[in-house]
Amino acid sequence: MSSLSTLAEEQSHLSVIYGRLDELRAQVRDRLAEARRRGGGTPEARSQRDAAVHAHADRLARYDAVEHGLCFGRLDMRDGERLHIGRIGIHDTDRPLLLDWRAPAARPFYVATAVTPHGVTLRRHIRTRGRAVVELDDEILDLDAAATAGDRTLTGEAALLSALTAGRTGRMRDIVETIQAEQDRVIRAEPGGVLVVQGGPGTGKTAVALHRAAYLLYTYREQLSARGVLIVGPNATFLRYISQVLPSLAETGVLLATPGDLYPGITARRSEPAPVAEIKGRAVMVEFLAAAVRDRQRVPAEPWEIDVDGHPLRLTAADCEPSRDRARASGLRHNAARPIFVTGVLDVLAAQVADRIGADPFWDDPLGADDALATPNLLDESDRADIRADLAANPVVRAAIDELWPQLTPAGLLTDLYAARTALARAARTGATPLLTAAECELLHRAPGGGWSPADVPLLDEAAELLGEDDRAARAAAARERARRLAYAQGVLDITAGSKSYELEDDDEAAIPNIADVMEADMLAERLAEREVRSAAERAATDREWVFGHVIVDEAQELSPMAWRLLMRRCPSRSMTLVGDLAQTGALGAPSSWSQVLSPYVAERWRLAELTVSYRTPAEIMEYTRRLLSTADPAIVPPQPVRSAGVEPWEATGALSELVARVTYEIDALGDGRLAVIAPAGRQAALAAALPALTTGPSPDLEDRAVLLTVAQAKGLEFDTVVVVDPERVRTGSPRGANDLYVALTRPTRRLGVFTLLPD
Ligand SMILES: Nc1ncnc2c1ncn2[C@@H]1O[C@H](COP(=O)(O)OP(=O)(O)OP(=O)(O)O)[C@@H](O)[C@H]1O
Repeated sequence: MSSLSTLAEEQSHLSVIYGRLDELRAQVRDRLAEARRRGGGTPEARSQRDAAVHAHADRLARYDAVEHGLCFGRLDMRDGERLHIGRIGIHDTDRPLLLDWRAPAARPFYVATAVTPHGVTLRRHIRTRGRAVVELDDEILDLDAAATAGDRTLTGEAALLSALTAGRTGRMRDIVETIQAEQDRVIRAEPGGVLVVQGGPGTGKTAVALHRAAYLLYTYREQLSARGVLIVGPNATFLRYISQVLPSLAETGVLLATPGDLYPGITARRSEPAPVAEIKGRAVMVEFLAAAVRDRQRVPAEPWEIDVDGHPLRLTAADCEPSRDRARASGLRHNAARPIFVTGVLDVLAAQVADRIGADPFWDDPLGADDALATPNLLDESDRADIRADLAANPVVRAAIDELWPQLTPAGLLTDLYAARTALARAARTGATPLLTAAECELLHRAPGGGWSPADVPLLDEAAELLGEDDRAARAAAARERARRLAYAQGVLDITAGSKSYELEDDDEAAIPNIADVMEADMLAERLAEREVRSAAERAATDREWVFGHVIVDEAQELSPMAWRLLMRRCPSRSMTLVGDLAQTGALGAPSSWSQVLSPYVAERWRLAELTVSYRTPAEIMEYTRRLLSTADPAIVPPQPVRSAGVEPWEATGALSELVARVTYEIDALGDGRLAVIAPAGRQAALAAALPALTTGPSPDLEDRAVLLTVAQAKGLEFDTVVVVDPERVRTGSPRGANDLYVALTRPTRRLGVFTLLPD
């Protein structure tokens, strides 16, 4: 219980902080209004104004986002200093009022213990409601405390337990007030290289991944804001579930995407059977697609006769092969190499035309008049060029060339390939051993149309790499834009050089070098580009070749080898954080080790961090899960629970009507919380019909009180109460069914029911 005077003291400091926040907000609001009023004028002025409006609006949104829980902690240091910790840093004119939780000085708040106090004598958790302090929770970190308490593993235990036992809302919350030491180490790890975070269900992997994004953006803002941070999650429902966390930490410049979103212009929502997705995800698809592209670089199997303006021209394999070899040997991608092939074929055809129309029948002086030209053909080089140009424009010739070496788009290539059994079979038979069996090719076969599946996306991306996009228009536009920026930057430098030092009055400013002294025009142009109105995340979402500053992958165990190739292309620096749990994957063909995933890209140069404590699942449910799965898969070792809920899981077997009654009871007992029924795909329709209170569908709204999900949909989510239907069917339903059951059983934060349906 906090004394009234202590509460009052904290309240008065908190009021000062909020007062300052209000001032800052008012200042930004004024600047925003002023920027909006500014006239457009030249394109430069307009773009400057838009950038200013964007920057001010963004800052205002950040201030609004931190209104709740602005300040949540205090550290008293041995040297007498007192630091308040909060969501952002706030300064008064002469002193810091609030320290950003990501600042190095705030770190002891998360890692100090009685044995290793990091100079801290008191750590205080401050609970607020609105702008009022409602409770304080103090930990004294001195040697006496160390002697009596030992080195406790949990920091801020009361605040932590209160966060963990609060009802769920269908949206993930940030954990900034109660980050634990093992989590803090991951959040603040260096950004370079690949960091793998392995941990069982509920160990906070997702929370840590999101807080790490916020930490990296804060600490390395210069490097990261221009290139952006990408966070990849398994599906749209999951992204919605986590979507509030970064905004609540005042970070907005992050692109959240599923693997199916990573090919701009395509929304991959087509569903397809797991075995089909598994084939598409195999590494062998790289060769398969390369073979499919080569298969589109043809020569006539039989000599072709092409009718050009009533005259026949012949095209044989021998005519075309040298051009094809030359085009392939150029090392250019399919579309870029096409002109080499086209030129070669046109030369062959032009020679035939020239032979016909330019041949001089008397060139060798058959009549002995000694007046022959002594050249067999009357046409010169320019005549031949005209013939080539005519042929190039001739629709019949163009159609023939298109047949042999077509200009291809990734979508066109894949559509044609899936649609033609013969093309699938030819691509599969490349090399000594077939890449796919006939049955696997049959699984890939499908008619054109119907949209793309998430597993198609890495294949489209691979195809784009093989084909080379025709990006001439985009490159020309980019060059024009750069020239514009350069001219503008030069103008800025001329003006600043002209005004050099005249306006500088106070000494501090005089010490700042003039912009023209430190920056060339092209550097400044780059800077201006970075401050484009659209954020890096927004621009990245529309650019397939965008390279991110850092990539974070959640549920990383689910990604296929082809998806990894795509992601690695988006992050050549390999500055990545991958979080996941190999024991939770239900994907066919999933990796058995992180080494297997990463060795093609970074060999053994990656770091592993492990999270060992489960914050979500109470001890009773963890113990039940351990018992149920110990024989099914002894490799599954659930993490250590941090608390018990005092409620044992229930088990029942019965008819559908009994299940309905039990689920209805659980919904009634929920209070403010959320419930999920997790059932095998084959049971979904019957359960949806029998339980209309459950929200169903491919992407159900998790803010609804009760939802019906498959295991795949439930991955990464959590609910106060979970009822798992037909556990045995889940376990035996797929080769990795034990993993699926593990996922399902570890979703609840309070109550678990396990129900086996009897046949009707
Ligand atoms: N330090 C913490 N303070 C408060 N809550 C925490 C903390 N760490 C984790 N949690 C909570 O525990 C729950 C599980 O976290 P999270 O979803 O990140 O786990 P996970 O390891 O990603 O789980 P899964 O593997 O099942 O997807 C969340 O509600 C999260 O907010």
